[in-house]
Amino acid sequence: MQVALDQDTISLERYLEQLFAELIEDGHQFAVWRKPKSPFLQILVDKSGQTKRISPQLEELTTGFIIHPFVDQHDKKAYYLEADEYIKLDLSLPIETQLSISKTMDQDGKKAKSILNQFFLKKSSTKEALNKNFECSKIEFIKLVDKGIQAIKDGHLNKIVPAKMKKVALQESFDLVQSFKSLLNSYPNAFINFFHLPELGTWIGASPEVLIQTKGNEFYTMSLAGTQKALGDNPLKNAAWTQKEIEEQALVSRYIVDCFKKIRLREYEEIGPKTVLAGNLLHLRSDFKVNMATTNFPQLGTVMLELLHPTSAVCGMPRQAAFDFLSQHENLDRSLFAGFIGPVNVEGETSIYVNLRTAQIKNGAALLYAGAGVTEDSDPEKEWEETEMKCEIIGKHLNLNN
Ligand SMILES: C=C(O[C@H]1C=CC=C(C(=O)O)[C@@H]1O)C(=O)O
Repeated sequence: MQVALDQDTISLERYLEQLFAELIEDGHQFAVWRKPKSPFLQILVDKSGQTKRISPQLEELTTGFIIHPFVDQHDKKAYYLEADEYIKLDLSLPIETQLSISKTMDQDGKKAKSILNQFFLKKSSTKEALNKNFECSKIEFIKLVDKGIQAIKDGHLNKIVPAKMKKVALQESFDLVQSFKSLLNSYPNAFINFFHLPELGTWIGASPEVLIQTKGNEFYTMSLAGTQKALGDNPLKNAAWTQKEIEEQALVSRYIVDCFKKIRLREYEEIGPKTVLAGNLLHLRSDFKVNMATTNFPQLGTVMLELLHPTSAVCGMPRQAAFDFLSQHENLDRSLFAGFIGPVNVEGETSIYVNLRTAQIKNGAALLYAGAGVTEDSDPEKEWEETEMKCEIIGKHLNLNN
């Protein structure tokens, strides 16, 4: 369902601008998200002033929002925002009927806008210089893909997912809330997210990939891989996949099935692969469902989170060899890119997504991240183009200086 933000756009924008400006000024940590196909915008605020790190025993956690980087820290802990405040807005209804908007609300939004602009456009020369080291040129990326293909041919790997970071300056006219709204309207099937933690920074994204989801007794995960541009009037119907892409996705599915085998879980439903739309890209996706009651696996969410991350959709296969390859050859601090994020135990549901199609807003710039699944038959030039298209999914909504 496409959520239209038409008549009541003004008040929603003003509300979000003022809320974000106040929370950032007060140094609070917060996360805002809209799940795929949902009409609800959910906002969770942690006012403790402390950066909390927890062991992801999902079933035991209070309502919150989890954030884990790509790299496992030695203690395997994740960052966690606890819900001191939780707001749920129905985007299909006028905002003023759902909230008592205070009289002190800055009606034209100028003050809030200026607070946000000052915060996001200010530059810090030292940090900027550090980030520059991780920017990746086309030549460097193609060399990395070539190395990956060679490692596959030599039998060390089956699949590898090299990634890059692209840094683009924000324009003076950058408008965070407009960008966020634009993502909401453009990507109804994605997990639209924006989160800010003084210690971890500010991120905005539209993830197409569920890592794990639990609701009642149902556990869900997916294998997502293979990418092509969505073309024509009916892109889902007209898509044709190459052997390379079919294998690439099959490896991700096999990885999930291997995880189930490891814990001796035999009863699961596998549906697919089918072609799905993510922005203007198409992917192949298989869905996996387990009934946690009949299989007697009440902690399946926690167990699978530990086994799945990082999946072969963002790292490669075999997992450890692929991870070691990336540590050695990929000159990139992935930071939170390809980690996982999402609400935990919010209204009885946990929905954790792979942090893809994302950007960090920092020092007057957007750091856009993207990776591409490489197999023996990959064409390095095409893999580069794929990462460019993936960066555009967020980049084109940020009003960037190209
Ligand atoms: C690594 C990314 O996408 C993954 C998810 C879907 C398709 C992918 C691919 O075709 O390479 C990637 O495995 C990314 O968006 O940066």
